[in-house]
Amino acid sequence: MAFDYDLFIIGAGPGGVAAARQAKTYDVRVGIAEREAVGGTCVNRGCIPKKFIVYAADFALHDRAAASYGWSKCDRQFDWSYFIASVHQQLEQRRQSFLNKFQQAGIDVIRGQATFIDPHTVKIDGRKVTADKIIVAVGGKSIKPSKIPGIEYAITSRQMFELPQLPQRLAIVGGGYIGVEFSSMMNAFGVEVTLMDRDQTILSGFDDDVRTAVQQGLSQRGIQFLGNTTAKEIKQDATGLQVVLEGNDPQIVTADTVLFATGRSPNTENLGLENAGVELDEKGAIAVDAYSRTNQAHIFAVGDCTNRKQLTPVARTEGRAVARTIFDQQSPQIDYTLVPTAVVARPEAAAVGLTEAQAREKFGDAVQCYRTQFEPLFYSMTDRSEQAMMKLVVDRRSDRVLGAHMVGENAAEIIQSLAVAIQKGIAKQDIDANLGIHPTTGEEFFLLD
Ligand SMILES: Cc1cc2nc3c(=O)[nH]c(=O)nc-3n(C[C@H](O)[C@H](O)[C@H](O)COP(=O)(O)OP(=O)(O)OC[C@H]3O[C@@H](n4cnc5c(N)ncnc54)[C@H](O)[C@@H]3O)c2cc1C
Ligand SMILES: NC(=O)c1ccc[n+]([C@@H]2O[C@H](COP(=O)([O-])OP(=O)(O)OC[C@H]3O[C@@H](n4cnc5c(N)ncnc54)[C@H](O)[C@@H]3O)[C@@H](O)[C@H]2O)c1
Repeated sequence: MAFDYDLFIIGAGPGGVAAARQAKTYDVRVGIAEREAVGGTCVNRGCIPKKFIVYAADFALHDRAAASYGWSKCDRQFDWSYFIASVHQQLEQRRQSFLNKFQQAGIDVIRGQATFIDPHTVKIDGRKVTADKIIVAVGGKSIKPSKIPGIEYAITSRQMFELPQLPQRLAIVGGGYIGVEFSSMMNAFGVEVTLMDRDQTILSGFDDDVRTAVQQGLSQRGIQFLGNTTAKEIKQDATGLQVVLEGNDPQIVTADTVLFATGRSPNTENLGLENAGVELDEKGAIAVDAYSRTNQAHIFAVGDCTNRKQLTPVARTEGRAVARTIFDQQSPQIDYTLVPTAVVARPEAAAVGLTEAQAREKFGDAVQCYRTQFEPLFYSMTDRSEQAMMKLVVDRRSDRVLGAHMVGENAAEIIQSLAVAIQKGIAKQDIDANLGIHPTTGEEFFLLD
């Protein structure tokens, strides 16, 4: 059968874009459908606008420290509406650049909602295309629990990038990546933040020392954290939104904005997966094998629509790997235990590899941890108390470093480099044998004993 495309991709987020670009290097016919903005969650309502807000918020934090370094105080105001409009202009340039690159590469972009008609046919707003191979890269969306009375008053991270003005009081339900990052950014702008999680501590999945250090750092900045707590109702009255809590400390928190950041779910509805015979897993994500192949041999799924790690580099790597599997007879597999990650909060957290708890489960008493906590040089000159935390998890028998964890300034940049070494199987004695760069925070990883 003659197909319109050798490869058709549904979704132009990081996973879909990476797959399209890689596939094009094999000189095959590639098409991609996108129902919203090219670039997906990451570019339009995730990593990139988030990082711009972090940069904006950092000015406020540095401004506070500047007086200790001899700078006179000045009365500067932050204009959120000017700033967020500039962010959206910047994002528009990025979208345009994506489209230009698609055009230059000869990748067809078809705008609209794509739905499977049969295993080889996809309909995009009335237009039908056929393809030999198909990659589903439809990503995910932030969800709000439907059963909470008044949930319509709450927003998700998507609307945080569209706020017409900053709230005075913000309540955040969910202390994962999104809740922690927004609590930190909004606090820097002077917003009164209450963060809550059904768990006792924020950032589940991270090493306990990271969780504690970030939580302490947020508290020191004035963010109120309520553990073992959730919202059971939201009511509106003349003073604002009343969030009725359930848990350790049942009370009512009054806020102007309520953000739900309790996880994201895959965009698998209205996709006609049943017409293609593609199966979902128990969580509603597309079920795939180690090569991102679905139960249909010619259909693959990558990124946040599968139940793996919801991170841009993961989606990109999966996308590229599938294109190589299809067109290059290479089948690269990804080691999900060694994916570096960061929480872009203040304090920042970053990690790669096993947490202490995961390592102990696997290697028992053979696990040895090296940990330090100290005040970074920058803060010794200021009246703010700030601590950095660094930790290496090591298998004592082989001396192999199993994980690295850090909280503090530039944690993401420092862990990024260490991740390469850990992936290559570096031993603790190799780290000890290396010289640090003085005076930096990162050099402390080379001085752990
Ligand atoms: C607030 C926030 C901050 C984040 N920060 C970071 C970060 O700092 N670092 C990091 O690594 N990750 C971050 N992430 C996660 C990251 O954005 C995602 O892991 C990544 O975007 C997943 O890429 P993807 O290609 O799988 O899906 P997406 O980026 O979601 O792209 C999927 C695309 O498919 C389109 N689509 C869906 N259904 C259809 C259909 N039927 N037809 C046509 N098109 C369709 C969507 O419109 C979308 O454009 C963040 C996420 C959020 C929400
Ligand atoms: N810097 C980054 O790389 C980055 C930033 C943002 C998002 N992301 C990705 O997006 C994903 C989704 O982010 P997220 O923060 O929405 O989810 P998450 O899974 O990181 O955290 C959700 C948090 O909500 C809590 N929770 C769940 N239900 C609750 C309830 N009813 N009441 C109170 N607390 C509740 C959980 O205990 C958890 O701590 C992340 O897992 C991550 O993969 C990455």
